[in-house]
Amino acid sequence: MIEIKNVTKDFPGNNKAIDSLNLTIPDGKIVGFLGPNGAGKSTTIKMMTGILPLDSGSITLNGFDIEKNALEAKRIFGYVPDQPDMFLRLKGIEYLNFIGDIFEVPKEIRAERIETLTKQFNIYDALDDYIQTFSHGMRQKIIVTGVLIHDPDIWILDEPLTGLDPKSSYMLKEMMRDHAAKGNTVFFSSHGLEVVEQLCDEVAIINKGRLIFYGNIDELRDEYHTDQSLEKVFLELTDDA
Ligand SMILES: Nc1ncnc2c1ncn2[C@@H]1O[C@H](COP(=O)(O)OP(=O)(O)OP(=O)(O)O)[C@@H](O)[C@H]1O
Repeated sequence: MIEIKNVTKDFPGNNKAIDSLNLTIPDGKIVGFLGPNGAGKSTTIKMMTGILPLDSGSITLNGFDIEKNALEAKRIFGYVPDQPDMFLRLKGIEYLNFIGDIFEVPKEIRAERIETLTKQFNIYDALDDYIQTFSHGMRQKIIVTGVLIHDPDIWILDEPLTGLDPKSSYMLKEMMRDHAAKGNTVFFSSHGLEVVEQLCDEVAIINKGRLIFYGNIDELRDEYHTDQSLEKVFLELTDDA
């Protein structure tokens, strides 16, 4: 479970990029995080993962405060950033072993997971190449593999499906479903409203740093007295004109 309480974040020239945000992401569900460009999705995710400090409020992951118990909190989540352009000077296999070392994944389990996952994602043959030479989708897949190797309880994914080919996208969605079905937490941001409608149990919608809706899609339709698609409701909700 992730609990975001009264979180605020200002940037120079952009006060209240995140404005008194309260949000609880329960276990056992896939929760989609929606909002227009600049709404505050990545900023929220970066605060959840300890990349950006909070100005005020608190965020806990399975009870561990991301600022006060940073190491314990960081052990229990896996994060896929929106820009997978990291560790470009490492070979694919070096990156995966680096992650395995950090999270102390036993060598045999690690080897088995690396082989299975990279074969499923069709990047097994590229493991001896530098990540620099990988396409966007391949970089995305090596980072997703890194998350899956240490098998964290909580998955936090920032636009994870962007750039994935249909087979990999399908596989990742299945993995998200399995992970949530085992009682774990899966939270991901997306601009793909159809994917969210198809995959998520709940949605959180943010606009201008404020949470404007949390619930399931039927509740969203009930609240706005409509049987329209998520796309239409979303566009109406976030229309600032
Ligand atoms: N480092 C920064 N310095 C100044 N302003 C920032 C910084 N990072 C984000 N912002 C601002 O905070 C607001 C929220 O940005 P954020 O990247 O969280 O939005 P987003 O919902 O993830 O958008 P997108 O869908 O385009 O990725 C925006 O107004 C953005 O310009």
